[in-house]
Amino acid sequence: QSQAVFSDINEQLTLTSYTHFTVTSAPTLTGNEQWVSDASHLTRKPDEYLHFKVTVTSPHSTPTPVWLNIIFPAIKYLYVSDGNNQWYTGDALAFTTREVDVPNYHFPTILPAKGSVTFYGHMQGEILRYSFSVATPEKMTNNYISILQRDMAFFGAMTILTALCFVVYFATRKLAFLSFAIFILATTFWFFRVFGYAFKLLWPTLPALNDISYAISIYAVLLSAFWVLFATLKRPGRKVYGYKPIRLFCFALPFIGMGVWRIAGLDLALKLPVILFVPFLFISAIVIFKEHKRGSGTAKWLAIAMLPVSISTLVLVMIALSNNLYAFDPIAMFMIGLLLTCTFMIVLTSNYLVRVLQSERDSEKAIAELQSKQTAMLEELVRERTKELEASNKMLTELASLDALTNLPNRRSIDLFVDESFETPPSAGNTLAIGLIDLDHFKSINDTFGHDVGDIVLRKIATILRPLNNEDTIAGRFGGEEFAIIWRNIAARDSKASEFYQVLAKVHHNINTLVVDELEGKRLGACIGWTLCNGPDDIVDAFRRADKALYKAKDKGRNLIIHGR
Ligand SMILES: Nc1nc2c(ncn2[C@@H]2O[C@H](COP(=O)(O)OP(=O)(O)OP(=O)(O)O)[C@@H](O)[C@H]2O)c(=O)[nH]1
Repeated sequence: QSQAVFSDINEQLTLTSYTHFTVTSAPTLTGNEQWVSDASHLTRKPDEYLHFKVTVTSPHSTPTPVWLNIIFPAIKYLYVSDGNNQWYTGDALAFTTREVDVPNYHFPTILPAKGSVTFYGHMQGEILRYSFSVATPEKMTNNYISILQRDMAFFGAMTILTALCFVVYFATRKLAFLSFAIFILATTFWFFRVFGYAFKLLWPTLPALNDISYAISIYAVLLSAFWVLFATLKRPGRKVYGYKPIRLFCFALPFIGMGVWRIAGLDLALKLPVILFVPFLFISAIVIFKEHKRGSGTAKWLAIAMLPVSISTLVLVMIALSNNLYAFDPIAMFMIGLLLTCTFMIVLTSNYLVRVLQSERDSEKAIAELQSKQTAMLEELVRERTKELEASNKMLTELASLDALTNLPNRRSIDLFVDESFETPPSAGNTLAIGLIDLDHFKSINDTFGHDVGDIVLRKIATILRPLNNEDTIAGRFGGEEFAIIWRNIAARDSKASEFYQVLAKVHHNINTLVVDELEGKRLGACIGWTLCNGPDDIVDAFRRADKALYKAKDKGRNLIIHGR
């Protein structure tokens, strides 16, 4: 293979295809090793050493400062040399003792003018996925600025999602939203090792703080992921499938972690939740499937929400297990998966909220409808009752205003009629005509034919008088065998007086000619006294005049009409 030539200083030159590898059981080389250019064909146990060497040539006429970059997922020990300097680093070294301490390793050197540098070294670890490149420090710094910006965006998005979940939790008090918030928060803290870096800055001599905070966040991720699963699928009055054993496992997990730490070391204890994340996805799939079969409405939503993080986790595992998936940036993959999952959780949340709000609104509407129905019913009832009351009032008024025997207006009605006639100031000349009728010898009818026949006679008289009643005329029973006919709104003129007299004469004639079978041919006579009233002040006097005229008629031999003047 041709040598790696670092010609473009603005590019990051990938060295993987120019690098040669060999595996040994000791860190030192004997010189008899077989070097190969594709490390994926080498079989290596985790405690064996992977040696590498690569030569980079500079075509430039001045010396070029560069970094050799080695990207790793889990390198336990790493030794690098450029011939002049040598560096020891790796995960197994406490970060305070690492000679190069950045997440991705960089080894600074200077390519001589038109010359070359050979990098060599070895590494040891469980999973080795590595890529070698050279670039100027400026180029690498710019790369890191881009990564930092991406991370900041991711961090911001996760923070907003966390806050949103907290807000929704406080608004609805549904534990599912609190579980989302805790899951997103734990994931963010784990992903960015927020506490770890803070502790490293604040207490550089206490590296254990970094491990503890990392341990808490990674265990919180797995535990809160289980919590999300069960809180989301929880339905009132029934247990989610697998709830009891999984809850037991969740309680036991921190203790299992501590046990692993004591027995197998911190490394495995910190990796345990990450390793368990794949079984978690399978368990979740089973639980969601079972709950969906049991009729859970949220199961399919949760499945959709979990899909991105599941896919990205699986891809991450594949990347970790294989050295060939260079096309994928594992961190970006995971970020996208996590973001999509958290976003779907919010969609799930909104969907849920909308349904809650809708059902609340529906029940409010139903209540309002019921209320308005009840109000309508009440109103109808009130209307009916009012009608009945009005009818009975009318009946009562009629009863109060009619004479029970003859059904003619009674004395009270006559008095009211007279009073009303003068309530509104009458126009000049308007007045009343009053006629009083008294049957002759009525006592003797009672005495001769009986009280019942007397009643019949009174009712017969009523048939003569009743048709006279109208807006301006009242013809009623004044008392006993006495009746009254009163006109109102008449002009006190002779023509009216004679008209009134004509009416009285007609009534008188009708009484005289009235046939009552029970009287056995006996004819009825009546005295009528009448007068015109001269306005409101004259009422009492006018009645007295009519009465006087009536008695005058009695005196003069009865069955007469006399005008009282
Ligand atoms: N059947 C009946 N009789 C009544 C009623 N109201 C009053 N009377 C009677 O009417 C009679 C009136 O008698 P009086 O006042 O002496 O009058 P009269 O017999 O017609 O004599 P004059 O008027 O002088 O002709 C009394 O006997 C009463 O009992 C009634 O509602 N029904």
